[in-house]
Amino acid sequence: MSTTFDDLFAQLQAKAAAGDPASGTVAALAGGVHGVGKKVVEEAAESWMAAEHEDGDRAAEEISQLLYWTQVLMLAKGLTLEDVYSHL
Ligand SMILES: N=c1c2ncn([C@@H]3O[C@H](COP(=O)(O)OP(=O)(O)OP(=O)(O)O)[C@@H](O)[C@H]3O)c2ncn1[C@@H]1O[C@H](COP(=O)(O)O)[C@@H](O)[C@H]1O
Repeated sequence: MSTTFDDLFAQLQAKAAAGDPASGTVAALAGGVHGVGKKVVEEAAESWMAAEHEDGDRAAEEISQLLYWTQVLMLAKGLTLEDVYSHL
């Protein structure tokens, strides 16, 4: 079964709270908003390029990474899903 946006955010929140040393998310958060923000921009560009020049599956893969890094940025900034959803 696929992971949903909300499921992934709950998983990342738990890893951050536990400080799991094996977690790439925890390591990324230690770098702060600046480094995480750069990954968001990188994945946004890769998503755009995949959508322009590659097939749907490749575009979906890049977009999944953009969603992941967007969630990491939310955690780095101390935001919850509700903080963001309230603007939708
Ligand atoms: N969904 C993701 C996910 N998507 C993207 N990424 C990260 O984003 C990177 C993608 O960057 P690139 O496209 O540049 O690929 P790369 O060249 O391999 O990576 P870099 O050399 O640039 O770091 C991946 O290497 C991962 O580090 C993710 N890392 C983790 N998850 C999920 O998040 C959850 C927690 O993971 P951990 O915190 O690692 O336990 C798990 O369910 C994971 O499946």
